[in-house]
Amino acid sequence: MAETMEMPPKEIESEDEDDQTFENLGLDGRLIRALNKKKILKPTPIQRVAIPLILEGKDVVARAKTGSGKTFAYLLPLLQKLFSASEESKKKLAPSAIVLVPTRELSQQVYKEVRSLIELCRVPLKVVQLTSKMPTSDLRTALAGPPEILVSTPACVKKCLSDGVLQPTSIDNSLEMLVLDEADLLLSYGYEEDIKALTPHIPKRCQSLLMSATSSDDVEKLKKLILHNSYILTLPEVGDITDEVIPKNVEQSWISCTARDKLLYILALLKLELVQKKVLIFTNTIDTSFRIKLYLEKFGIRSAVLNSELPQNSRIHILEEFNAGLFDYLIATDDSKTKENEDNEKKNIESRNSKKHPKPEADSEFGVVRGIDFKNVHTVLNFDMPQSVEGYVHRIGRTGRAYSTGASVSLVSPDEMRVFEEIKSFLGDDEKSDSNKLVPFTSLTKNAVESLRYRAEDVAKSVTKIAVRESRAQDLRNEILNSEKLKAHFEANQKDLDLLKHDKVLSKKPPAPHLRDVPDYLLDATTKEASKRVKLARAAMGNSNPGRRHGFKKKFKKDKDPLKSLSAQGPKKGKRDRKDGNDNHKQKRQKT
Ligand SMILES: Nc1ncnc2c1ncn2[C@@H]1O[C@H](COP(=O)(O)OP(=O)(O)OP(=O)(O)O)[C@@H](O)[C@H]1O
Repeated sequence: MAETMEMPPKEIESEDEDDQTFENLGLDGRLIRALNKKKILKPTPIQRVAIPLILEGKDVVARAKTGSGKTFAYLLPLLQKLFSASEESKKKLAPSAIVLVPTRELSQQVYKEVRSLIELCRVPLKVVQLTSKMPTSDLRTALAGPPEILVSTPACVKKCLSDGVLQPTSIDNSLEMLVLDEADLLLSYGYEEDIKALTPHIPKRCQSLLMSATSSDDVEKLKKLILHNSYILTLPEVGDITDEVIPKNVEQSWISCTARDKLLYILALLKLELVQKKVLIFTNTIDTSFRIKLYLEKFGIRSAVLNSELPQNSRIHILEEFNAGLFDYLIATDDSKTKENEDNEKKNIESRNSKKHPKPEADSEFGVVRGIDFKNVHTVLNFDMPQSVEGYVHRIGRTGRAYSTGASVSLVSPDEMRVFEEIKSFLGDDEKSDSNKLVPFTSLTKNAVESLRYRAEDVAKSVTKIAVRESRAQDLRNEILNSEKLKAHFEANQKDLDLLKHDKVLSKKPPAPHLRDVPDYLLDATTKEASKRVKLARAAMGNSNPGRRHGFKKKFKKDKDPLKSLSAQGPKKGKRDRKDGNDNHKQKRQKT
């Protein structure tokens, strides 16, 4: 029977944060040097507590807020243990460590982090990232050796077991560490049966780690399924209950408006520069994201969209570009699956299902929000409110990561009041100044909004359903074509990240000058002042260089520019590529 020991917050608090170093935690010098190269100098609270316990061999259930550094909290001790065991692991027939995550995006993210640490430490460890879309022969090749670390989803591990690529006895003999990252999400992504296929083969000596941002019945269920050892240490974060999940350094605000006025409000927030860049905008449906993109374009604001129907290469590339700072606005469609969303998506797919258009299918393992480490997002904008408190927590957690600050603005229409009230009551109404609170957004006055109304409504009318549908289909076609070429190009040129412009303009006409620039006389004193504050803050953060794009273009070598050879609509290549693209899409819906 597993014994649970809650670590009292006081014990964590009593450590003087500034005195804590990675050296104090007993971390290997190579890892510390690798971290320093990444400019990571002192451990976060969860790392301070989790690393020594994991090094001691304890099973750990770590629950800590989003962006608190949970990935390094388990990766660093995991690698350290494998450093000392690298000779022994050569005799093994299966990986020594398996890291399971709910989505392919996350698996890619964790894999890259492990690889980079291994490279910086110059140790002979091998890590592979597998997806269940890979043919059995490729899985077999990747696992031959075997690698010391496997990063994957539970569905893929089950596939490896059922295809005989991984032998239960080999796992039993080899597995030393099992990590369930984003454990609170694994079951909701439908992996229960996949995990159950693995559990009988996990040896008793295997150290298991469960990392999660929120606590839930699912985490409890997983604890019972996975953990064998006699100590389970649950590590709550310092502070009150809400601080456990939403970082204190995120200012949360909201605006009450009708559903119809949301476009007007988002325009006002972005055009009047009342929110700090980079901005991640969340919608609940893909059509809404295209509607916003087209609408903002008319005012000269470029953005990119990210959603589950895009090919995987494009999604990864969009994330990489956004993280590299190549564009400032990303409109992401949340991966929350409500019946209504699914029905809407189905209808849209059917209506676009003609010979002219490729068949988009949502990728069931796509995860925009959950656990993805978007870099330097300052503002999260909820255009649509999330479906649940949990969704809200994960969305807001894309900003204020590690030691950075962030802000969120939620646009709340009357029919979203129920979930809004739930979120508010979860956050608590207490008046403590440092507690998480959702406060009205005051930088935008009614006058400023009204001054934009006339032109905003005029433009909104021009963004028709047909225009949205066509843009969505066009964008998807382009991404499918580019995705294939990107894949080939990146195989040859691993370092070229900034090749395709995902924030490209979809409408054919450039924005009209009177829409692109807001005349000064339209702004009132409060809004002007708020906008000035945002600009000053941006300048102070060294983030005010509008010429970034040009600098990038100058550096860009023509002969390396795949856009010279990548033509999304090239008439000759189009046919063949479209076929490829469709094939690519036929594979969708299968689990990773
Ligand atoms: N000790 C540290 N100092 C500074 N930055 C850090 C430190 N540890 C991790 N980071 C950075 O903080 C960011 C967030 O880390 P990570 O993705 O591990 O958070 P998380 O707790 O897993 O969040 P989520 O629950 O949203 O997945 C990453 O960019 C990571 O590189």
